[in-house]
Amino acid sequence: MTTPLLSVEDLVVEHRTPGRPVVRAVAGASLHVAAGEVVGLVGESGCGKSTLARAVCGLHGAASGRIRVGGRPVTPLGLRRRDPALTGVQMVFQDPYSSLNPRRRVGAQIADGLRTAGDTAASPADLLERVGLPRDFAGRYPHEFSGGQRQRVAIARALAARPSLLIGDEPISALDASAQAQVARLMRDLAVESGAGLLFISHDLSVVRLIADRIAVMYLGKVVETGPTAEVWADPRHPYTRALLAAIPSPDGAGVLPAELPGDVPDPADPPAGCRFHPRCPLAMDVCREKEPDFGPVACWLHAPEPSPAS
Ligand SMILES: Nc1ncnc2c1ncn2[C@@H]1O[C@H](COP(=O)(O)OP(=O)(O)OP(=O)(O)O)[C@@H](O)[C@H]1O
Repeated sequence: MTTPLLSVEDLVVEHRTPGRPVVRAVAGASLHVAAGEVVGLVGESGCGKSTLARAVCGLHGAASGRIRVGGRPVTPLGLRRRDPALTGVQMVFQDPYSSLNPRRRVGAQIADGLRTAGDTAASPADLLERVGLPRDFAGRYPHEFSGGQRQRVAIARALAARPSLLIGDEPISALDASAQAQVARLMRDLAVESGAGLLFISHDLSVVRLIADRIAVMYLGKVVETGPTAEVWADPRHPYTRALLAAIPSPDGAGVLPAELPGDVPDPADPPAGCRFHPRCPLAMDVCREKEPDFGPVACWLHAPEPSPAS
C-alpha cells in the first residue's frame, strides 16, 4: 500500500476543564485518506468528529497516538509554529460567517491564501470563478453573500492555499437544502481535480453517499466501521452503521426502516465498559459487555477476525 496522505493511528484527544472529569472525545481512533480520495466521516452529534478534525489541523493536541500528513508527523498546535506537515491542510467550517472576516473584502481574504501558497499566477477572481461565483464578487464583503455563496467563498479561500488535504467540518449543515448537495459536490470536484484528499464530516448520510469514495463511521470516540461507500451501503456490518443507515429519512419523510437507535450517545467522560455501543445494541452478547473490540475494519464482536493458527 502507498503511504496515505493522512494517517491517523490510535488517536486519543482529551478535553480538560478544571474541576470536571476528563472528556476523552477521541478514544483510540484510526483513519486514512489517500491523495485524491474523499472520505466521509459520519456519526451522531458528540461522537468526536470535530475534535478529531481539529487535532488533524493541529488546533488541538493529542494525548496519544499518531497523526501524519504526507508522511510527516503533526505536532500539537503546530499551525502556530508553522509545522510543515500542516501548511498543506485547510479546513472549511460549518459557519462561513464566523470563519470569514466581516470587515474585509473577500478578494483580500482569498489573496491571503494565495500568498500562503506563494502563488503569484492566480488571482482571487480566478478562485471565485472556480467555485462558481462571478469574478467581480472579489470586491464584496461577506454580508453581501447568501449562505451558500459565503461557503463557496470559504472554499475558495481554502483552495487558494493549495492544500494537499481539505477538511470540511459539517460544511453544509448550516446551508439551505438546495445548496447542500451543490456545495458538497463542489468540494469533492475541486479536491479531486487538484489531487488533494478530502475528509468530509457530516451527519447527513445521504450527501456523504453522493460524494464519498469511502466512509468512516465514528461512535463515541472510535472509528467502528470503514469501507468503500457503495459496499457499506449495500452491506452495513456494524450494528451502529446499520442503525444510522436505517434512520435516513426517505423522500416522504418516513425512515427507510422502522428501526430507531434507542437512547443517546453516552457521556465520553464515562464510557461503557466493553464495546462502547453495547448498551444500545440489539445484538449485544456477553463478550460485548466485557471486552472492547479493538480491531478493524468492523469493530464488532460479530465480525471479529479469525484468529491466526499461530496465535
Ligand atoms: N472544549 C470542550 N470541552 C469539553 N468537552 C468538549 C469540548 N469540545 C467538545 N467536547 C465534548 O467532546 C465530545 C465530542 O465532541 P465533538 O464536537 O468532537 O463531536 P462531534 O461528533 O463533532 O459532534 P457535533 O456534530 O455535535 O459537533 C462531546 O461529548 C462534547 O461535549
